[in-house]
Amino acid sequence: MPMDTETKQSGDLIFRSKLPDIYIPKHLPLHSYCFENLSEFSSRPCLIDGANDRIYTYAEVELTSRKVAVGLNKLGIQQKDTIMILLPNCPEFVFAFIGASYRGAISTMANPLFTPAEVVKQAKASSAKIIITQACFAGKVKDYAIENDLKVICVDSAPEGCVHFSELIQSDEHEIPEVKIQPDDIVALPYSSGTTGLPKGVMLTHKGLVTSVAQQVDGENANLYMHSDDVLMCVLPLFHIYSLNSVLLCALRVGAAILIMQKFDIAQFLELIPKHKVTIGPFVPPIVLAIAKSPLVDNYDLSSVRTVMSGAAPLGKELEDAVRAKFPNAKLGQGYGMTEAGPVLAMCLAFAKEPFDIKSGACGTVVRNAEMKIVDPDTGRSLPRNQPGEICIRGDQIMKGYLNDPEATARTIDKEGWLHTGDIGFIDDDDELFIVDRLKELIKYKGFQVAPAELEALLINHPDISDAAVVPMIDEQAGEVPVAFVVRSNGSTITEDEVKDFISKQVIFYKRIKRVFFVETVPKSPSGKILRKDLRARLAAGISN
Ligand SMILES: CC(C)(COP(=O)(O)OP(=O)(O)OC[C@H]1O[C@@H](n2cnc3c(N)ncnc32)[C@H](O)[C@@H]1OP(=O)(O)O)[C@@H](O)C(=O)NCCC(=O)NCCSC(=O)/C=C/c1ccc(O)cc1
Repeated sequence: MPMDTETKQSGDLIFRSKLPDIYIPKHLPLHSYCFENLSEFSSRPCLIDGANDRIYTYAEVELTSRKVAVGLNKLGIQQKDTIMILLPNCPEFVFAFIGASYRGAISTMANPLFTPAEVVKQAKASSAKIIITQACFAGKVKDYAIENDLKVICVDSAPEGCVHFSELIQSDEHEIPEVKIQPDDIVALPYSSGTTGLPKGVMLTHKGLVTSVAQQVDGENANLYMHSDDVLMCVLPLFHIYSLNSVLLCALRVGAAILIMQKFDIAQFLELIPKHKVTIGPFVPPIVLAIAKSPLVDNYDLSSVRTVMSGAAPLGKELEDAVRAKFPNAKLGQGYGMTEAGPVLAMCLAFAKEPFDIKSGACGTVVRNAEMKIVDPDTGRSLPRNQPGEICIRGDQIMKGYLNDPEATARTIDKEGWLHTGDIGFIDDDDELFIVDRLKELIKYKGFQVAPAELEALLINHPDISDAAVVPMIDEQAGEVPVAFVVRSNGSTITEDEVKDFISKQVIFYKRIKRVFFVETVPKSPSGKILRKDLRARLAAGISN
């Protein structure tokens, strides 16, 4: 007997999963929850380093993480302090993150390819007390660390002034400080610009992440079924919440092996799949595109893969069909996440232990133990099935709020606890969610966030620029790329290349401006808000000026 997935509550139409609610041990700290069933798989592989085939068992990962907790304590890290993890995917990322959780500390993660200014901004905003990185990135934070008396820990070697990661794990795990962790304590602090403005620290709690992982992999009929014989491809960066949650934490919970790739390289990627018999591939559309297009694919046996999941950006139907043909035994589907939502809002039900039929193009069905509604962005009224509106989610998995920013928090989570995503979508007659548009200003380059406000602030810093607006332009490879509409200052003859260079020097590669269109004015509403829709429409019409 199918569940009633639609209810009316104080006038709101609320949608729920087709899967029944489950018990979620929300009282447990994240590490205790992840390792709750450790004894069942302690000698099984937990991390496989794709670069050198080194395997770390579950027992080793758990022990090393506890040692890291002691090491962090010795370096002066107290409960509720923040550490910054500035690392590509590697085993030490996992030890640091789980170790910090054991210590009752918070991890803020950043892309190691950030420019020094971008790293320092996040380190400062999050009040990070130490930075864990690789020797080649230590220079980015050297001055900041000296000025603020921070320790920099390097996982590979220790340049002058840095501590080697091996020092952290030399400690006796029995010296682990006792901490009382509350469910509402923060454990992860990724940065996201949300629906508007600059990047902000997203406070994800122990309870939130436990809930999110449970919503995916717990229960008799798990929504994203995985088990200890599975091998997950971990190629997406762990410094973003998609990989951190849906790959690392979900795998740890069920005892699956995590195959770590530091960087996406199609040849190496195709080699690793049959070598380690990868069964689950959590990807993003650019990876799906690379698989669909690579002539190398036919040389490899990809039959071990049973689940191919795409998320973080929309996956076109043609691409979905093209890649389906490459994985003879895989179910293909999408998940829908947003950092602030903890992150997973909807997950493909074809991935359930007892799978449901799904339609291509859908990005899943709302996760269990959560509520979803679709609201008219103008009136705020909730909408019935098949009518597009803003997707809102409520449940224990969503963020606690933005760090030190109650206004931005109140703009995103309303008084009734609904998180407003800024995405426009509808729920069909089979409870499947389809995303059709975006209200928020965010640009997504290969699933990486680009905040227009950040680039606009940099642009108007240039003396030859009096105003600027940045919007997404559709791009086959990247999905979207940032482009700028720029108003020159009086008498200025600044060129497109000069504007692009000015920005390139200050930002990571994916925030680089791909085109510049010079305009007389930036269209704005009476209140001064940039009319981004107008600019996007101009681009769509192929009109540059
Ligand atoms: C693997 C991708 C898809 C492709 O990588 P790529 O082929 O290297 O292309 P890139 O454009 O990213 O990088 C290219 C540039 O970066 C350089 N690079 C690159 N990694 C390196 C390196 N490790 N060293 C050194 N140089 C490098 C690279 O050399 C190159 O430099 P250049 O030639 O100068 O442009 C990469 O773009 C990528 O990881 N994207 C995904 C980002 C991501 O995880 N986003 C999630 C955000 S959170 C979210 O939305 C949540 C959703 C969600 C959904 C569902 C759920 O269940 C849960 C959550």
